[in-house]
Amino acid sequence: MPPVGTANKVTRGNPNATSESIRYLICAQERLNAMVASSSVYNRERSETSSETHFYRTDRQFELHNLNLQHLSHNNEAKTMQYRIFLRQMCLVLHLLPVHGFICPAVLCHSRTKLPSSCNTRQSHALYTKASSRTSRNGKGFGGMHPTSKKIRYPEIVYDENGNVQLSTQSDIAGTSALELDEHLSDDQSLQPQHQQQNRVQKFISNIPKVLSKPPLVSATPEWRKLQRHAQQIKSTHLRDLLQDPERCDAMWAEHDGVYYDYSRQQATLETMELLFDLAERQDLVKRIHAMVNGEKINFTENRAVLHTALRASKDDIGTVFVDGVDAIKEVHEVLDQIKEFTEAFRSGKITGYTGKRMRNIVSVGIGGSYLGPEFLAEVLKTEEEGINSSLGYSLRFLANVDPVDVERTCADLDPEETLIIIVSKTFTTAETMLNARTMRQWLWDFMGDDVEVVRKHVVACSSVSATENVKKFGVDTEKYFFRFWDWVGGRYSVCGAAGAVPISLLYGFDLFEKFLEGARSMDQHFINAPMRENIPIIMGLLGVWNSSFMGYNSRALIPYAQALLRLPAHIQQLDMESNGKRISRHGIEIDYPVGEVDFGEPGTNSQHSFFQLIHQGQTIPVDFLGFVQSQHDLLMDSEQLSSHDELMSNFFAQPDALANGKTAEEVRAEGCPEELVMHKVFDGNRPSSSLLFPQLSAYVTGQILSLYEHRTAVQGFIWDLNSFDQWGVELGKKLAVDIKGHLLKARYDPKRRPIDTGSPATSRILNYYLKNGRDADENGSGIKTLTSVTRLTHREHYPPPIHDLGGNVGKLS
Ligand SMILES: O=P(O)(O)OC[C@H]1O[C@](O)(CO)[C@@H](O)[C@@H]1O
Repeated sequence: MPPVGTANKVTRGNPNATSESIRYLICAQERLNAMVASSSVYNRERSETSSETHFYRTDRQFELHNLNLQHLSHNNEAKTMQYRIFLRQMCLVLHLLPVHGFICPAVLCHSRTKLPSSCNTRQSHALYTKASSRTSRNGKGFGGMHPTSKKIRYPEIVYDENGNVQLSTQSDIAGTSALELDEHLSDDQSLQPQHQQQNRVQKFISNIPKVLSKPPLVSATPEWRKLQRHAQQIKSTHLRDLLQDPERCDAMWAEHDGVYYDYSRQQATLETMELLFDLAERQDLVKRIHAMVNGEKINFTENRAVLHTALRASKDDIGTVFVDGVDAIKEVHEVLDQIKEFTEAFRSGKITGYTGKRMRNIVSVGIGGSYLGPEFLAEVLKTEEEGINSSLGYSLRFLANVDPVDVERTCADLDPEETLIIIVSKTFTTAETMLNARTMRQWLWDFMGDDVEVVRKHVVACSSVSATENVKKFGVDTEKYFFRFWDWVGGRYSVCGAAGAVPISLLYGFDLFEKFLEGARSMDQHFINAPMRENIPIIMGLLGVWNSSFMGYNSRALIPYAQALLRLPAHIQQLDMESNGKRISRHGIEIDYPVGEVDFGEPGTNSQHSFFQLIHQGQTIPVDFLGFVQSQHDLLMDSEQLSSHDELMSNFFAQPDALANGKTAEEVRAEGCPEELVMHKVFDGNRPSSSLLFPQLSAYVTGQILSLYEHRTAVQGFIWDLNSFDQWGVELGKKLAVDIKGHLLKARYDPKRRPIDTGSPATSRILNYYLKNGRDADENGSGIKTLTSVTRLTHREHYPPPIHDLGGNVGKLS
């Protein structure tokens, strides 16, 4: 029940309106919006001068004017009638529009007359007015209070964070939900349907699926529209000129804990930023961030919380975040303690392999998020001072691809007796990972026999609690060799959990992994607490939205000037593209604005000699440049004046300016370029980028970088109204692969060798081609070679000769 004051307001403010009617209207409006959004025939246009929305057919033969909730008036009888007319006309239009092409809404309300298809706007308007005045109770029709009249105070429909309808603060029934209105007005007899037609409307409305009771798309908000108009202005401004404005450049940077972010080379002004912050307010960004970090189930399609921030929360925060009554941070620290203990036992030799040998090789088997994050981190630490020392004597490899060649490349020269296999799979069902896991188990068995203890001593699992039974069935010792994570950690967000903690700690020691967590925590705190205008991930996310949805750039590059970050772009690619590569809003409506960039990248300067040609003179692709004040290993040779790191960083500083300023024809001519080459050497410039400068690439800074990009993705998803935390898009391909496997299995063992028929001629043809050529190439004709051992050669045969002379054929694989 609403507070008494609210109830009074409701009845006083809107004595003749029904809550049901309001709901009808809301449903109707949404239905229309959805229809327009999903149709190429109908179009919607918001008037620049008034708050009207016009719906019209693109062939211009028919227009529906004024179908806007803002025309709902609420304080006299005539206006209520106007409201009812709108209600009815909308319902009927909605009902009939898909069936009949050209209907005048007002006429339909009352006479159900169809307009001839040739009816123009003026005629339809005339009919509309006539019909409206015929039905007005006081006989005056709309008279002086035409729906667009400025004198009328219109309530506005707004939505709370759960998507429930509220009426805006500007209205007399502010803060009252449709449900509350129902409670207060349901016994008002004057509000009951008065004639048959209304009954019909009511019936129709009650059949509108619930899914239609959803807020409109963010693209329909005034904040979005303003940004769209603003983008037109910005497109006619050159970055070269924007960069001349000292006030602007002095304002467009932010700093946190040694991380310096310069976004002055974005095609944006201070006004752009304010408009983006307005959009963030409209989308309740801060509220949504808090909902995420506090464990609300914002991944609603899977009914899960999204708590990767809990993976790096401090012990002091135990007792602050609960999921289904379970203390999430406490659980996290239990697992971290378990990993720490296991790591110490492994690295001290307390834990040995089946044959009693010390284990020094680690093979991490996993794919997607269970591989890319840990691999990127392992690469960074390889050249980190502490990492170099702590990993001495150990090796870590990743096996991700189900391609058997990846198996061969991973373990051919390893000694199984000294190797620990980590199976990283949240679900423990991913086809590629499970086949690779079975393959590695076979590899262990091949060398040590298939005693159950072989698996218990050489295989550990990092998986979700719900997969415990499958882990056990695989043969893993679930008491000691199982490190769990939770369904509130998405695979691509799992590097801070066991997925990253186990392989990284075993190779580099737990302490170094902890530093990585600390760095991520520092950036999390900044993200959660810093005001929007100083908040680096928020600004990065908003600029991502700006570039993608308003400036029309649908790709972006990530260029770390640090070779140790060579696998960062691949990780961010999965993180972002799997998160925001969507087309349905969180309210279940198809979106009508561009979202989700194509992310790619390579370290600088390698990338400069690869795809930078396209970035400079081809398409416009916003770039993030990552640089470091100090190198992990600088080099200054006697013969050189500048260190190698300075050489590298000169490129880091030069590229953003080259992209922004470009080079004019005059400048090219001034250099004495032959006229016929001038145009080839012109650079348009006006290409946006941001620069992030960090102290030195360490475990801590890597944590900061990871957190920055995870939160950038979340911010964009929140603004775009996406669920960034599910990944249904990967399911169809998986399912079809299962079907194909079925066909292959049948065909491989079919003695009559009948061709495959999948039902799709193209698929059948290519499959049969594959089979035929595979079979023909194979000596026994079945197309399958039975392999008894996993690798062609044993690790011993692969080892280089004891003397380090690889000349001639010695040590060459046969
Ligand atoms: O950890 P799992 O369950 O094996 O999943 C591996 C990967 O597969 C996906 O589900 C889809 O490719 C990713 O999101 C995930 O990181």
